[in-house]
Amino acid sequence: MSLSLQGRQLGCERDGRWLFEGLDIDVNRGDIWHVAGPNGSGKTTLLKVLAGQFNDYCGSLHWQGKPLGQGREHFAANMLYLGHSPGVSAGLTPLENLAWYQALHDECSDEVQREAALATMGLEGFEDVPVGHLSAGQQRRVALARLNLTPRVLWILDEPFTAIDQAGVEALEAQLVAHARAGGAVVMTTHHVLEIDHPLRHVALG
Ligand SMILES: Nc1ncnc2c1ncn2[C@@H]1O[C@H](COP(=O)(O)OP(=O)(O)OP(=O)(O)O)[C@@H](O)[C@H]1O
Repeated sequence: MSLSLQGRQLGCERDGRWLFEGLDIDVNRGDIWHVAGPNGSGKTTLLKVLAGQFNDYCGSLHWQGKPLGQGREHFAANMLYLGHSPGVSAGLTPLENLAWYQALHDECSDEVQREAALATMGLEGFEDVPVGHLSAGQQRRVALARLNLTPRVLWILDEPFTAIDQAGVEALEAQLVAHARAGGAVVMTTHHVLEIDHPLRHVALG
């Protein structure tokens, strides 16, 4: 399918301070956008705006040529947003977390697929361990397993590399490139220096 998320003249003011204003962005198939900037410059805020998670902004957002408000269901069915914190429940196991996430988003549940998604993230053997007993990097990997589970064309990822070890970083970089090459798109923030074999598009804040 085609893919077009268009932001025009986006602006967001917080506590009397403009984090960004007059910002234009066009996210299309094959794009990897890197939103960069110092702490507090508004990267998370911009990603939340783009993901339809935060509505207190100026400007316009269009998905597939229509105002986001008109195509919200279609957008939600085609976009995966992973926030700054892993967003996993400590009392549930990785498998239960994925099942809960799928139920919440009306996705078909399949235990075998969930196990495979966790295995791809290096979590084989940890499927039934409460997430609160896992390391920070492993908890992040549980969240990232959704990338393998939920086929969405647009990934909006806030600091996906946080707490991930070097091998995991390389695997995730390769996964982002593969997603873009397959016709998907990625918008992400990271303080990590990206080493990817794909053109990067940039938004610099602050
Ligand atoms: N819930 C909130 N209420 C009011 N102001 C907020 C809120 N969340 C963030 N802000 C303001 O927005 C600014 C930008 O926050 P944001 O999380 O978007 O920055 P960031 O660039 O992602 O930072 P970091 O690199 O530290 O993650 C903050 O400095 C803060 O002043």
